[in-house]
Amino acid sequence: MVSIRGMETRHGGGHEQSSQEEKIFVSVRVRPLNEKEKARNESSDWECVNNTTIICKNNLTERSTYPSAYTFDRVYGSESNTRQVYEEAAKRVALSALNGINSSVFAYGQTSSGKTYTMSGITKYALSDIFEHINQQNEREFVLKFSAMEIYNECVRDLLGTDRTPLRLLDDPEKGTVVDKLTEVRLNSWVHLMELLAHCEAQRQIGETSMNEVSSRSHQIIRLTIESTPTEFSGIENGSTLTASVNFVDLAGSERASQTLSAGTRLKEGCHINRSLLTLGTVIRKLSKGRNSHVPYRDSKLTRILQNSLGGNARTAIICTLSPARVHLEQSRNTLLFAVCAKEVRTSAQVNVVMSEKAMVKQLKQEMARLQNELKNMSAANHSEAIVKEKELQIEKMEQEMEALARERDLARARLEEILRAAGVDQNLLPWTPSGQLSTATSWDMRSESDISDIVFHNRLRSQSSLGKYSYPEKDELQIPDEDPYFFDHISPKDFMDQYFSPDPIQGLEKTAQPIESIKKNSNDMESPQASVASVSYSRNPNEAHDSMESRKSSVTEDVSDSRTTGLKRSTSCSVIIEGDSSVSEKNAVAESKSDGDIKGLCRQDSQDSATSGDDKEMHQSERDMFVYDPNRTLQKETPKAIQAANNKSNSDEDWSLVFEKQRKKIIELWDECKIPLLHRTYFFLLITGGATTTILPQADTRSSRKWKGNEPREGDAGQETFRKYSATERDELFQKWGIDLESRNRRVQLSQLLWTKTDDIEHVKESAKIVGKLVGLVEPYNTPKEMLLSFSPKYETQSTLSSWFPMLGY
Ligand SMILES: Nc1ncnc2c1ncn2[C@@H]1O[C@H](COP(=O)(O)OP(=O)(O)OP(=O)(O)O)[C@@H](O)[C@H]1O
Repeated sequence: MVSIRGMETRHGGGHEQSSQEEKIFVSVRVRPLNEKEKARNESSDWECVNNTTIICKNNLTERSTYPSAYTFDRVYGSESNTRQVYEEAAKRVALSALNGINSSVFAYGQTSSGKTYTMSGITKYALSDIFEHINQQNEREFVLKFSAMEIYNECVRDLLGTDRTPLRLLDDPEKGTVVDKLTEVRLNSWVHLMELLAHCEAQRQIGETSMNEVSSRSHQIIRLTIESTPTEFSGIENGSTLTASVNFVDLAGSERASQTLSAGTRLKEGCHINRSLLTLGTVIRKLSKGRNSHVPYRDSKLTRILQNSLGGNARTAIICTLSPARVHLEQSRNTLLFAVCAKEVRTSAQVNVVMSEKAMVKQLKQEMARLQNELKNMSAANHSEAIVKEKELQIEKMEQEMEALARERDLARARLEEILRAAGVDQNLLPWTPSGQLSTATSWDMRSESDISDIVFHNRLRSQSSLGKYSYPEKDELQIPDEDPYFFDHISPKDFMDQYFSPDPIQGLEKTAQPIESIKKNSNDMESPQASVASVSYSRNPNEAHDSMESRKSSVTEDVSDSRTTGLKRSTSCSVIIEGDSSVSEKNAVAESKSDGDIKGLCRQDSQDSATSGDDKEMHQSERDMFVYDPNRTLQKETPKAIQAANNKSNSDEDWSLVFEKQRKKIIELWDECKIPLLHRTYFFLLITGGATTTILPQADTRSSRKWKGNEPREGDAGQETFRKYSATERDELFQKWGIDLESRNRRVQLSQLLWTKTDDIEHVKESAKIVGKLVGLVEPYNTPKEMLLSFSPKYETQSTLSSWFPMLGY
């Protein structure tokens, strides 16, 4: 990470954010008395004494213990109009999305207090302002996408789709909770937008209660996503894109069955509404006290979906609506109590910029030039040595950043070459010199500017229709949804691999480093089965294999804590080990033990190590449990027979192709069963070429074992080593900063284990999925591996033309 003019920038991912903590903007609006209330001679209990303070007149006469005055960012009496409420209490927040900041405006209050009345006006005013802004902007190009959903009786429904089946909520490591298969429509005009809004209005669940003839029986979320690119960079590779969504949330109102006189369906709806609002209230209350305690976002669909708007990466405005009549006094006080807590909640408004690699390199270069200039001026002005040194360090950092980009580019190229090789495409068609002939220099300065344009192969997939004779499919042809994060610029191949294939990029590797360290210390000839490690290196030159970038580590550890109580045990890891032929220059390492006694010895040493390590002492128990090693289990006992048999044969090149075919069939069956996405399959097969020396079976590999015993650090160790320098607290802080909570750390490690162990047998995978579900205590436990894997990778169910390139992927 480097800091560029106060912004945090992640290279390679091309995703830039600058964040600022701020409080939720809270306002209160009191509606006028309605005809019925007037007929009953009700009077209003509330008065706005200025534009920020509202008082309860009743308190003064009653000598109530409740507060009589409440102060908020803005308060509006019955004479106010929605335009004014929008201008002062919602506009700034709603229009933030134009600047790349996610935002939410929502209305909260009891039934019939005026939420829909207020929100429908605000939504239209905001959308109109957004359109007007876009029309006036010539310097940027905009893409608008519209979606709408409702939560009715705790089911999420698509208001634009034709299918009324409930939608699932999924956890996306980048975006947080996402609604699976929610229709997103690209807007083409204002009229189009109005049509969609009218459609949503017609679709929404509305029912008559004694308090409101048109009572909303669901929570409604209307979402507009705005992407904008500077006009000069509208070509895909050069630019940076601002992207953010604005949510307009019209909540259903809390209600008393006695007041609404509801029964049957209405009563059931009311129960769901009240329950989810109760959770929303709890979430707000907990957040108002700081983020240290557990916040039960997952207790309702509403709070899961709104998680980002409540204390997350968004700018938020809440308008609390009150019914003025005395009969509603208690409900109004509750609403104000909610508003008081909401006032204390902080969110971090972030600018979301997705940058292409080329744009990042350009920006880094400009920044370096600026710094170098500053440095020159400083030297001339005889500035202190310390300041000059600091500038020099900054420049050095920039250089490292650019080199890292160059390395990622090379890695991406290596992968693309692999894809082409697997597809039997002529390597000479590549726009760069194929592997083995590249210059070893990686600095951008040594390369021409045009060289930068082909950094990331997924950029190519999106933007280039042909390379020589070979046709790349356009994105549409690939049927990859627009929001697909894996094909966006902001995720680099390395990040992708780390996130979706290996254990948690840091935590997982770090934990698995323990046995490796023990092995280094304790054994010259053997390695522990719990430390099965597959490592693949890419290199331009076969001789450079050991020095080239490490692309992946995977470790399969054993026996999760729950197995003690459930009686379930993970079977021995099936080490997925890849020994590429030398021209492919993939190297691997297999860890395998020789005897039980040795395993126990290593295990003891392991636990001694962790007992003496300060960091490990501070490690969360749940994390530690995940890596508990069961000394009673042996590799031989639990390795499936078929694999053992194949293993015995695997030394023979003659049998290999048969074994490989068998294994491949099995894996494909398993993938089908688990609906493993095409992209995962692709990467997997990039690593397993099917060459004579490739094996997916557990076996000792003397050459790669040697790698673990050498003293020289390998490139892949660098991140791990660096990370190990941090204390547990510092690591936790880092994770927090990266938005990776403990649950997702655990889940990612477990998922990767599942992905790797899947090559054993389907029963084992099913068992693992159950254990994983229990282990991470998911609110919606996954009953089958398919369910679990789908929740992690929902977007690749569609068939794509890519599959025709790779028949071996089994699609
Ligand atoms: N500020 C206002 N000025 C005039 N009329 C209003 C105002 N606010 C609400 N109303 C009227 O009050 C009635 C109830 O309003 P609305 O349907 O917006 O309430 P709600 O809070 O959304 O209720 P529910 O939770 O039951 O859906 C409507 O007839 C609406 O027109």
